[in-house]
Amino acid sequence: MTDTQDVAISVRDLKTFFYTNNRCNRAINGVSFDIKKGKTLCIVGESGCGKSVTAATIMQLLPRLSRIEEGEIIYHSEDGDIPLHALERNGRDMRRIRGSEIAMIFQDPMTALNPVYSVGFQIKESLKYHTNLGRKKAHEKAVDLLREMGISMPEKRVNDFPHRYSGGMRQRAMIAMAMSCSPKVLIADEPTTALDVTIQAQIFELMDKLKREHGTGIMLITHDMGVVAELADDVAVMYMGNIVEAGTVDEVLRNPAHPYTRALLASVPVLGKGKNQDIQAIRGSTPDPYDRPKGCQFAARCDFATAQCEAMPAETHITPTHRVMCWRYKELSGHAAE
Ligand SMILES: Nc1ncnc2c1ncn2[C@@H]1O[C@H](COP(=O)(O)OP(=O)(O)OP(=O)(O)O)[C@@H](O)[C@H]1O
Repeated sequence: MTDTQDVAISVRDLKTFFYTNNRCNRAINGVSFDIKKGKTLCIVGESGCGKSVTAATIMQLLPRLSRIEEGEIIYHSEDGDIPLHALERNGRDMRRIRGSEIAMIFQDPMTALNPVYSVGFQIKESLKYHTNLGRKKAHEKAVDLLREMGISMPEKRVNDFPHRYSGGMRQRAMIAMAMSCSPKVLIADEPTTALDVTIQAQIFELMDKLKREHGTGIMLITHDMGVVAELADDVAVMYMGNIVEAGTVDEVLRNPAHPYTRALLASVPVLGKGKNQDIQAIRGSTPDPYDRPKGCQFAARCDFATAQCEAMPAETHITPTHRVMCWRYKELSGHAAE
């Protein structure tokens, strides 16, 4: 994998399970990846594959009835490595890191914005908590942040309550709040799904700017391969709690090795691939997470499954950066393993 000095967060063999009615859902079943400084890692996959739980695990925002079962999440901070998996969910260390070092934005901005306080008040509170700026400086910084996020008349808008903002503006305000303490890592969970295409493009442009100008490491969760093509440096494809394929965006989009990645790519139009694309839905549906098949989780939906797929495929490196979990990837895609 990458040299740790380029890595903001490294996740290794992470397992997060849910327990309900004495049954266990292995929601994250042993995943490893790096969020690199100044790069965007896109986590992609269908609904229920574990994208949000991965984000919640890193942020220690897991719901009740779930817990980190195994593995490591190491935050490579300026002051040394911090094992996030070992911190108390709501302990002082985790609360300090959350927001000031690692920030998160959500699909619904109202998850992060409080309707009873002005947007400016909330940004200033975050600044007061995480920095030692005085009141006047915090106010100026809040206005600057809103301006940087493309909100017009920020001197006036800073005093407005969230309900006075449009959907796109709320999303920007949430990013402004997330960025208020110059976090080293931004975790974005489908931040533009509810927005129209123009606003979506503007938000992505903002995120790209953060990456370029502030060196922020971004983990962007999406189910949209078009977004991946546009924004990702690296891609991890998830299916039923595993990363079934990962690599640079070129490796994964140009040379997909896993039948699931290929099916995902065939199921959506991809930017830059022209108008006459053959769009095909992925057949079947994901298995019951509480009653999983043995072996490859995708086998029942895969056109290429054989008896061998009844055993869990090992992870194979095709290149130092491109890896896949499929018994048949070589014969299917003409890839040669290292
Ligand atoms: N609060 C919860 N209680 C019980 N199970 C949950 C909870 N949240 C997630 N899960 C389970 O964890 C697994 C992973 O879900 P997760 O929300 O991470 O998927 P996702 O890829 O983010 O999907 P989506 O795109 O729909 O948000 C699923 O099997 C889901 O049912």
